[in-house]
Amino acid sequence: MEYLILGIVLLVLSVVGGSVMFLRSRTGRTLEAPPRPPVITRPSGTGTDEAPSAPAEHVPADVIPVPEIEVPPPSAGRLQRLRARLARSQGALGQGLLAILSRDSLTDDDWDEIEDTLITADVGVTPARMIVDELRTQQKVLGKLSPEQVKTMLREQLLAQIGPDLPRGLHVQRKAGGAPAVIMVVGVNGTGKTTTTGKLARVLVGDGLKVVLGAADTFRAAAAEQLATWGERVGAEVVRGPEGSDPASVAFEAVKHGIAADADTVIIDTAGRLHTKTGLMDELGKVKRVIEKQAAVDEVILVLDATTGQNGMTQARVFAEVVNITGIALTKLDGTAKGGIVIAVQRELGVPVKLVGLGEGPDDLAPFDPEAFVDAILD
Ligand SMILES: Nc1nc2c(ncn2[C@@H]2O[C@H](COP(=O)(O)OP(=O)(O)OP(=O)(O)O)[C@@H](O)[C@H]2O)c(=O)[nH]1
Repeated sequence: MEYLILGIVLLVLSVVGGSVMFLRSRTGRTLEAPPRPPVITRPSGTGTDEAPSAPAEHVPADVIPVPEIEVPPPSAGRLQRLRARLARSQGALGQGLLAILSRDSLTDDDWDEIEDTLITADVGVTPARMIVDELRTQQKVLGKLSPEQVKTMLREQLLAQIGPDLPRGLHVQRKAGGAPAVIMVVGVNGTGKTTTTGKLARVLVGDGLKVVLGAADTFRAAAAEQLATWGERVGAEVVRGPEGSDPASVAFEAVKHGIAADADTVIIDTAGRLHTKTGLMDELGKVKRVIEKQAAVDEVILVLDATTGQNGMTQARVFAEVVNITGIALTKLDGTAKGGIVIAVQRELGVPVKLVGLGEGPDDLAPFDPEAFVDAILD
């Protein structure tokens, strides 16, 4: 009898134990990660440069990120929105000039001070002299001016040097035949090239355009990664190749995909880390030539760091000799009081500043608007 009871107890225990283990294993299976969907930043079949795809990782289901597509603000009025930031960095220049110009009687020393203030703000020697000469003539004719008149006069002179009528619009709309507009972004690494490419994609998506990005800066793997993140946030596809692959091939695939995907604009981020002008010329020239087998390049935007002053100008000159630059994106204007670089660089290169970067935030890039810029300086 005792053996019979012991047998029954053992039987019950084994059944209960088995059930618990079954439940555990079931619980374990439900927690087991489903295969992670591949992060598609590059369309399939992008030619021989395509890297072998990474094996699917297993991650807990509850940490799989759900990509949330952001809707960035449109381009119109961006600079006005960033005006406070511009006034913060450039306001001292305007206030300094207004203070001197408002003195009772202006001596030669005062005029020299005005010229020095402009040169210190990177306006450039010749434009600074032109501004001073013009202000001086007007002041002689008009005599003692009210603060309002001083402001108006200075505003006019700064605007005249910036060139309110230069063509600053970006060619971002499809071409007549339906192919996407192609923008190449060039510049030295560290100037904010990749960031500007990503921010520009946001500006265009904000304006309702379909954008494809090409990560042709294959020199640094992180640059492609960075661009992929920018693209994912606004739903722009990013075509990229393995680190060190041929940038021209990536650019080609990006434009090809842009055409196939019926995109409005393809933006190509290029590498600038080349030590010789010949190397740079070879690479950028090749990228452009290869792109143009499929669609014309509509814009070549040179990204320039406003905080680098004369160094930046030297770089700008080299790039201008190598490629036909159609516009300048001046970054990090929030980090320098030397906003006069807008005048100097346009004069040097003969192309307009089309975009300005005013911070590290995703929407801190704005189409350049001369009037809003001067008003922020003089506020
Ligand atoms: N304050 C400020 N920082 C900026 C601006 N634009 C870019 N940056 C910062 O500049 C740094 C360099 O930017 P990147 O876009 O990585 O520069 P890059 O020229 O592409 O360099 P690589 O990625 O190495 O090719 C980053 O920390 C950006 O956040 C700007 O307008 N203002």
